[in-house]
Amino acid sequence: MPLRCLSELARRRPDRAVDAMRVGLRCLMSTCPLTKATDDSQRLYATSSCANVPEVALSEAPLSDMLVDSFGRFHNYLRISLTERCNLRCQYCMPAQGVQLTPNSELLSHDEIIRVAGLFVTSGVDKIRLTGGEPTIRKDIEDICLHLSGLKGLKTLAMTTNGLVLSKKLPRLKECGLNALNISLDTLVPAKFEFMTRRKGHSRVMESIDASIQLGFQSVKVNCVVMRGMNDDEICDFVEMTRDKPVNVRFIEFMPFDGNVWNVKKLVPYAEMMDKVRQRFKGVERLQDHPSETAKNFKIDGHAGTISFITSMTEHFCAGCNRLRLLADGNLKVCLFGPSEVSLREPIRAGVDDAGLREIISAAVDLALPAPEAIVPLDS
Ligand SMILES: Nc1nc2c(ncn2[C@@H]2O[C@H](COP(=O)(O)OP(=O)(O)OP(=O)(O)O)[C@@H](O)[C@H]2O)c(=O)[nH]1
Ligand SMILES: C[S@@+](CC[C@H](N)C(=O)[O-])C[C@H]1O[C@@H](n2cnc3c(N)ncnc32)[C@H](O)[C@@H]1O
Ligand code: SF4
Ligand code: SF4
Repeated sequence: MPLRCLSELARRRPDRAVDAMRVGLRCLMSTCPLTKATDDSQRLYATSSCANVPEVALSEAPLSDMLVDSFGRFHNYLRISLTERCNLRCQYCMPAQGVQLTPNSELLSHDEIIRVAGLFVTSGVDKIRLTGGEPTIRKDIEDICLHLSGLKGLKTLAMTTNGLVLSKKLPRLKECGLNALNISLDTLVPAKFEFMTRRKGHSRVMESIDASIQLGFQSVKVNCVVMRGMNDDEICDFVEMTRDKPVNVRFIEFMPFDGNVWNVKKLVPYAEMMDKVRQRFKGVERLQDHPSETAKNFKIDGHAGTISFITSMTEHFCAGCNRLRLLADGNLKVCLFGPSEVSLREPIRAGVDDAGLREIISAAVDLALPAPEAIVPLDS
């Protein structure tokens, strides 16, 4: 039985239950004797087998145990990095010279990606996000979408892209089954775009956003990483963009991956961003979030679009985490901030069958940690 209940976890793995509570995982049920219900975003699902709850409506039961970690979190969202390469050099993500690239022979091939993705989908993954590096620079991107969207059980095939070379590809990508787009754009000022990304192309990204809306993609989101002294003066301009455009603008707390103090000072906390928005706009109302969602969502009176905040740094959402990531070199990384990576490429090339590969994946998922302690605290 997949574990999704804290009481059950405490019975079977008391060590993991203590860890779970330490990082704020709570039971969905206020009647749970182990935890007191607190913040919505920090709750584990109770299971129908929980002795303390006679009837619990489970949203979706996992198909197998393979993707349930030892905290009871079911991972149904796979992020696939299609390449380490990128046509921009965003200052917060890459050095000017780019990153050190894995040799081509050590990258997963098209067929290997489709095989691994298929295995995840038959185990309950119903959402795949293509990311990178920059996924649109892969020559076979349309073909990859076509094969992935054909996997039975997959509901969402999404892509996170910088939008630079997206607009011309959009009609074909839509035909190939891509249905959701997150387009990254950190500034509405062309000169600042060039400074932040070390490349030209602001108008091309804007075109891609408009073309995505016109083509009627199921979901179009704009990802804006907010950095102090860089673009925090543009928050209200981005909100203004949602007045007429039916997009979801998401303000992302900057994550200082290298843990450097200068970088931490660039972080603009969610509470501060929200204050700016509320001072300028009336009728800002919180929308209901899904427990595994990374974003806190809001609508604004009279606006066609919505706004959200991704609070990875100040209010982590590890309790509801449903994500796994397959890196371009075939490593499975269970937590964005965690150190653990397990190679799937090596066993695949050694000829492992699907049952063997499932076991390797299951063992890797079991190692998952809710990892907020790895996140640099605000006052460091
Ligand atoms: N802590 C944490 N943050 C994440 C994770 N995945 C994405 N993020 C944050 O979310 C931001 C946007 O990432 P996207 O690639 O658009 O993915 P997403 O937020 O999962 O997108 P949706 O599926 O539309 O909700 C990133 O810049 C990160 O700040 C994760 O697994 N852990
Ligand atoms: C790594 S990029 C890959 C996909 C694509 N190249 C793009 O930029 O959309 C995925 C998302 O992570 C965000 N990101 C990158 N570095 C980040 C950081 N240090 N803190 C917060 N978000 C970051 C980007 O802005 C983008 O929205
Ligand atoms: S476009 Fe994406 S992958 Fe490329 S440098 Fe910017 S954030 Fe990183
Ligand atoms: S930090 Fe790790 S556990 Fe937390 S939401 Fe991100 S990937 Fe999930």
